[in-house]
Amino acid sequence: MISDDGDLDYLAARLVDGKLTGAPVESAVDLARIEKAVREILIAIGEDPDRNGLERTPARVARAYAELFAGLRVDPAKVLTTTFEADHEEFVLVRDIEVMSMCEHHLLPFKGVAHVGYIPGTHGRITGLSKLARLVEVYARRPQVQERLTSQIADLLLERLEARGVIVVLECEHLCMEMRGIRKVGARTITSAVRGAFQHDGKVRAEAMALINAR
Ligand SMILES: Nc1nc2c(ncn2[C@@H]2O[C@H](COP(=O)(O)OP(=O)(O)OP(=O)(O)O)[C@@H](O)[C@H]2O)c(=O)[nH]1
Ligand SMILES: [Zn+2]
Repeated sequence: MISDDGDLDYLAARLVDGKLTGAPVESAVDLARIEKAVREILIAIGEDPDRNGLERTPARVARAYAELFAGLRVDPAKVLTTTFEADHEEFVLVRDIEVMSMCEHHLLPFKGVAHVGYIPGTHGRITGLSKLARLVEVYARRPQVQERLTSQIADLLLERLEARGVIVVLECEHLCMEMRGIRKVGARTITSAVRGAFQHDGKVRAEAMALINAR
């Protein structure tokens, strides 16, 4: 754990000349090891890793991976440390939060949008709207599958806010289905996680889905 506030920029700022500075050894990304592995991959595909243009690629990829997987070293609960008491007990929804993640099967990106909504509990709390997007970011910057990403966001919100209900919907395109394999460009995967009132009450869920889908 090297960030106190769940801020991923904190990690990026610690990258100096390709090395994570000031981070506890056990939590730092092993940039040298990634570099070595990428060099091996270049050789394995029949490239010359020492040719002009590829020389610095292993180091670049290592830095890119440190950034793409920075969420592994951030405690998502820290994102929700600032909460407020409020007498608002109605639906709160942040729609169209950009999501970019890496599929854990192929280490290729998937990207799209997240819609995150909740109903505060009677004794529950509300949180800053930006924190919902930060939570998406922390869980997305890890090797992921879309289903787990969706439920992790929902579960933490339910627990930390003691919410009456949480609904999370993700709509993403997976490059592993577009660039390779089945090669279906534009296929969108929609996943949802509903908790509490959204799970038990079809009418509440239908109203939320109508707001999520309203354009
Ligand atoms: N459920 C789920 N599957 C995913 C996700 N991202 C990628 N996949 C799928 O993971 C599966 C891995 O299947 P495998 O048969 O082990 O791998 P593969 O031979 O590369 O599969 P193909 O993509 O069908 O060529 C593929 O069907 C991918 O489409 C995700 O977020 N959720
Ligand atoms: Zn994949």
